[in-house]
Formats: sequence, C-alpha cells, structure tokens
Amino acid sequence: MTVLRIYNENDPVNPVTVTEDSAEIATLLNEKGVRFEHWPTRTLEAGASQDEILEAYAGEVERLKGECGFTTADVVSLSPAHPDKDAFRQKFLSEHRHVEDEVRFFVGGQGLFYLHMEDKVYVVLCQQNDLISVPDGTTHWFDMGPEPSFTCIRLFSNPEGWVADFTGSDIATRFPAFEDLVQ
Ligand SMILES: CSCCC(=O)C(=O)O
Ligand SMILES: [Fe+2]
Ligand code: NI
Repeated sequence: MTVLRIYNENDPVNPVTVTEDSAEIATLLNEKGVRFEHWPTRTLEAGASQDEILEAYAGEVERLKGECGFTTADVVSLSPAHPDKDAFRQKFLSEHRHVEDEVRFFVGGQGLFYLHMEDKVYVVLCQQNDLISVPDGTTHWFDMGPEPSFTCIRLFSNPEGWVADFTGSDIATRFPAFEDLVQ
C-alpha cells in the first residue's frame, strides 16, 4: 500500500502526517505540484523485456509524452541479485535535482522517494501501479533499500537521459532509510 509521510525538515523522527489513503496522498502531493496517479495493471509475462513493458503501457506513455513533452522512455529494473545493487542504491541516495520533471511509473516492486520541498520532506513509498512526477528543480533523493526489487518506466525530455545536479547536502543521511520505514 502506498504510504506518504511528511516531516519537518529539522525533525526526521516524528512525521507530522502519515497516510495510506490514496486520494489524500494524491491531494497532498498535487498541492505541491507533484503528479501522483495509479495506472491500471497491464498483463506482462514474467521476465518481460523493456520493449514488451513499454508496449504494454504504450497508451499511458504516449499520453504523458503528449502532455509533458517527453521524448524518450526507458525501463530500469533492479533485483536483490543485482551485482551492483549497493552502488545503485548510493547513486540515488544523495539529495539532487534535475532540469526536467522526474517521472517514474512502478510496473512492479517499490521504492521510497524523499521530496525536499520548502521546509518539509515528503517521503512517498511508491508501489506497483504508482506514477509519480517530481517537478523539475525539486530537491529529492530515492532509496531502493538493501534488497532492491522494482521495475520502473522512466520518461525523459533531456536527450542525455538521467542527469543529476547534486546539492552536496547530507540531509539524506539524517532521514530514516528504507529498512527503517518498509517492513
Ligand atoms: C526508480 S528510478 C530511481 C530514482 C531516480 O531516478 C532519481 O531519484 O533520480
Ligand atoms: Fe532524481
Ligand atoms: Ni496504491
């Protein structure tokens, strides 16, 4: 179940809001310009290829491309067996921003997005069928946990794909990690 926790940036221990109500999560995120939707489940064979996944969700991907001007889409998938899972986890675990919206659709699995917006940190546990779009310039980080298990469709308008501008802040080290929040 998708969960949203909202913290004051200076108090990573006591969230001011915790909700599992999808409609409330969407409302609270939309208020900050963060798109949050549930897409329908599309039937996929186990071990489906990137092209098969993108084909299955072609309708939604084309809609977002049309609405937001994205030009490319890819699929990122990690499992606990991935030899570089620790390096991948660290790559996203430092606060950064992008010059374009960060759009992620969870075909399967789950991951934690930490959105540092004004004086709050919105911690969103995204799971299967969740679509989140983090507005360009929003400082954020992502924790896939010690045993990552997710498949995400990513949409880009930047021809260079995933480019991050790290803020150099250590705020991510002060907030609860995936294993602290996800059972
Ligand atoms: C699920 S992709 C990992 C998250 C990400 O791309 C990012 O934080 O920039
Ligand atoms: Fe990012
Ligand atoms: Ni959900």
